[in-house]
Amino acid sequence: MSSIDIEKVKILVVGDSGVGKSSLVHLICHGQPILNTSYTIGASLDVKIHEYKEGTPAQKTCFVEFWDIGGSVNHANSRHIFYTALNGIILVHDLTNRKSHANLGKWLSEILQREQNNGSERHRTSVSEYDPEQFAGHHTPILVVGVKKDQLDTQRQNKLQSSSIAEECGADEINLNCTDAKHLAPGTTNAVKFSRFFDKVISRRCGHSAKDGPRKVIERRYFPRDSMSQATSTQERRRISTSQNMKSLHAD
Ligand SMILES: Nc1nc2c(ncn2[C@@H]2O[C@H](COP(=O)(O)OP(=O)(O)OP(=O)(O)O)[C@@H](O)[C@H]2O)c(=O)[nH]1
Ligand SMILES: [Mg+2]
Repeated sequence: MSSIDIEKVKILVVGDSGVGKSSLVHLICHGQPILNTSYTIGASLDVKIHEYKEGTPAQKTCFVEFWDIGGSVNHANSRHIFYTALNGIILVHDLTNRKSHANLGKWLSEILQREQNNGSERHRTSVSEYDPEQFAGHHTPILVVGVKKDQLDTQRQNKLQSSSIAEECGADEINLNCTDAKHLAPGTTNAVKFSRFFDKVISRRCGHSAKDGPRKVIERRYFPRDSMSQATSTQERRRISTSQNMKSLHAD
């Protein structure tokens, strides 16, 4: 079977353990809330088919890969292996947990350090506080997502302030409830914001194609003969082999 020439982009989804990253990714990719969640071991991969610039002459079908990174501190020293060749970042925090928002700076810093060290393990240092200067000149599109909005009372929902890290990075921001499909139904403000973010990620990637190398095509792994596609359940499809490599770490 020949490969099909479809653009793909890689988006990292990061944030503290339990904030709701896997719930968010499932809602984005499948349009419905996930029924059972468990701690993500290593990373999970899910894919959404996205119509880039839908309704315009530039419209084209693209694959958006979501690399959902397990937030457990047990993986802090090894998860950097997933921070390569990324095109966008979604920072996820729990609106009922301020610390999870404060920690987004550390997550961003961890990713930027890895990128700036050009993937070198040798230069990797422990995660430091996010320094806005570190982000200067960085072009990776970022989206800040606050989840568990349903757990705030109406007064707190109405008083939600802009995320400070979103302001510092010039990132868009979305607050929603991942347990309710209505929050991401087609045509809603949230759905439009996500769609614009994906368009931005794809535009940015295409704009840098000369630097990134030849245009990527979707690999065989997305087609039926591939082992991932042969997986029967949604859970199996979501889990990638990298998870297996990190099971021992999680058990520690
Ligand atoms: N009420 C409510 N619960 C949510 C929401 N989003 C996630 N949850 C719940 O939060 C818990 C943790 O969600 P996960 O998606 O597994 O969290 P995670 O960020 O992937 O966690 P790790 O894999 O450990 O990094 C689950 O019980 C979800 O059902 C939301 O918007 N509202
Ligand atoms: Mg998870």
